[in-house]
Amino acid sequence: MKEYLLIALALLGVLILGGIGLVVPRLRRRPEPPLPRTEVDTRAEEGLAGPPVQAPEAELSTGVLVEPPPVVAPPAVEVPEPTAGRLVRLRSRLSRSQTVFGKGLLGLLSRDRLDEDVWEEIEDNLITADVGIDATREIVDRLRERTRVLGTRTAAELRALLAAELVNALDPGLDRSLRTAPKEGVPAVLLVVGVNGAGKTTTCGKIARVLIADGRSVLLGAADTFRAAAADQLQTWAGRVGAETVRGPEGADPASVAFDAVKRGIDTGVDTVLVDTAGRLQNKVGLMDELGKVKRVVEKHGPIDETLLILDATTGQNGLEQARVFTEVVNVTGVVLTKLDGTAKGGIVIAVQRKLGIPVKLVGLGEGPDDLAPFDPAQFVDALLGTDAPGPTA
Ligand SMILES: Nc1nc2c(ncn2[C@@H]2O[C@H](COP(=O)(O)OP(=O)(O)OP(=O)(O)O)[C@@H](O)[C@H]2O)c(=O)[nH]1
Repeated sequence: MKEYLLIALALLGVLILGGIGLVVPRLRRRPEPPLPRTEVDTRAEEGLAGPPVQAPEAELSTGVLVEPPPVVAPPAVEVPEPTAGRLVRLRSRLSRSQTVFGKGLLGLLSRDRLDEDVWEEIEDNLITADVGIDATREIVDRLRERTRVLGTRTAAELRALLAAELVNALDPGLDRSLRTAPKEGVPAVLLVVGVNGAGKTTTCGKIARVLIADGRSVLLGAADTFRAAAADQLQTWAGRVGAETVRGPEGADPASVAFDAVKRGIDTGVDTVLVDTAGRLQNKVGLMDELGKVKRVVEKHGPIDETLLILDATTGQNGLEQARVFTEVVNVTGVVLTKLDGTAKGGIVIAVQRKLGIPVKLVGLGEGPDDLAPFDPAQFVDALLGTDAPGPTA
């Protein structure tokens, strides 16, 4: 009986050991559990997910499909084009004005006889190109005098004379730099003003790109609370270059949004805060009140460094009258002339500077994100005349 008991125990021992031997290798082969779902998503969102993982053969054979984590590309941040040389690159956009200046004026000047009729035609051309009456008279008087003194006139000489007079009318000595650098860790503040549709929001977006291309960090304030789409539009521009936007609800007080934007810019330590404003002109008193308040409230943080007036070049002399209202309300330090690609009246640049006494600092030459160029009188005139290769900057 005792022997039977011993044999039974021995058999039991053998069975237990055999069982363990069978189970352990199976446990060792068990694949690692997949990453929890959220972790996979996060890794994918961050662009960290590697190539799709091959499931172990044992699992494939059982028909269980292991889906590779979805690879979601992070939103691409665009790298804007450098600003140097933009006016030269975009010179063909002035082709409509080139017809008037390059072909028209140079053609008239190279006539065999420069009699009274020809000089009148030259005057008409300049006035049609929106140069303005006073500036036209000055340019024509000086050209008449110089061609008389010069006597012989080659095509190259005439081009040089005309170019010199146009550059001179554009006052090349004016300071056209944008004050965008932070001072003692406080961001520079730029206020963007102008009538509806002049291209304010678009230009704000383009300026942000200009600044980012030049190595600055930017925050955009959507103080055009009159039109909700304007804030969306601004946010889209900002998102493309990875800049932050501060906005309020539709109809919010523009001054408070502008104030919050500058405060946020100070807190986050950006270089420049750009504030887009609304430009309703149907009521001059209302506009004055609103813009005046934006200015006062923003200046609680410190002085505004630059106030840019956005002007649509296609509105010509009428636009100039409207623009004057803004110069009465805020201290405009620079003009951005937009849509020069859509007009033959490139002479408006001369009229704007003379009438407002404010330098044109930037020009818009298209709807593309980098179609905004720093203004340079000599390069601009070269582009207008459109024949020779552009010379060095003034
Ligand atoms: N061709 C051309 N179009 C431009 C230029 N700048 C702006 N635009 C266009 O002008 C239109 C109006 O531009 P917005 O930026 O919305 O004008 P806004 O002044 O902000 O208008 P509101 O928000 O209504 O005050 C848009 O279709 C722009 O693409 C430019 O330099 N050339």
